[in-house]
Amino acid sequence: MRRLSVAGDGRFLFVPLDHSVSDGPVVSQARWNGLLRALVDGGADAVVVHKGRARAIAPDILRHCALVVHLSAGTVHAADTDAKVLVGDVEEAVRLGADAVSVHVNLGSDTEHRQLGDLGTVAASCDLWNMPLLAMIYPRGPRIADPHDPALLAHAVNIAADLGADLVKTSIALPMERMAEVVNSCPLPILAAGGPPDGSDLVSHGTSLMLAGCRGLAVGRRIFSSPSPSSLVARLAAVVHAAEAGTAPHPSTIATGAA
Ligand SMILES: O=C(CO)COP(=O)(O)O
Ligand SMILES: N[C@@H](CC=O)C(=O)O
Repeated sequence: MRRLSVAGDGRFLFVPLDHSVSDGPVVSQARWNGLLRALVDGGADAVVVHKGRARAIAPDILRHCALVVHLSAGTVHAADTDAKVLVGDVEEAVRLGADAVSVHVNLGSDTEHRQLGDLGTVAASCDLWNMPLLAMIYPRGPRIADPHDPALLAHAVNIAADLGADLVKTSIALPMERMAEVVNSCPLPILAAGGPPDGSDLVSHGTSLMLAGCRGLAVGRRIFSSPSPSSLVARLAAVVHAAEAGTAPHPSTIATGAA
């Protein structure tokens, strides 16, 4: 867990690059290691990739940034785009030198039962190997009316805690101040996924989430499609890690409206 927060403050700026499985290539092969270097230079704590892609990362890059190997897959072309299957295991991640693994669960999807089973199975394996486990868990599926409902998000993140994850990445609550309720419901550090739904300023979005008590951010597209990923990562890293320095109020002051 210590290796997942390069700054050592228990706060996390992760850059998921698993979109190459779900949506298609993140950047051209020629730009791949340049992108990774930009993320490291900017101060990303970890990147999230699938097992084969991990082998395409120049080894020197991983001396400065943690590697999270994503074990779930599903694509936008599937009959059920909310379905995820396991495509790797913890032993493979250990052989790749991973610092953590991640598993995706869509709460409310038609295949929720299998995804929960996969999370439980991977958690048991993580326990055997002392491998940190990140659960990416979202209310997403035909029975989910509002994926930003704070009560649903609190349910989702607590499933991650109950099934043995060490960290949880989930969608934001709306209105965003209500993310504090999600944070306060759960014993695990919460990383808020993605950028602002309305495309507004990513750095102020990240600041609000850290003020609401999130322990980190997991931002993919907005970073890897930026003309300057390194400087954007640096600005986000400042927001994430400044919170430790005491510049952000304690989440309870947000929840009560004080300060
Ligand atoms: O967590 C994510 C993917 O795993 C979020 O990615 P985006 O920032 O691209 O929405
Ligand atoms: N983990 C994501 C992929 C990237 O956005 C998902 O499957 O939803």
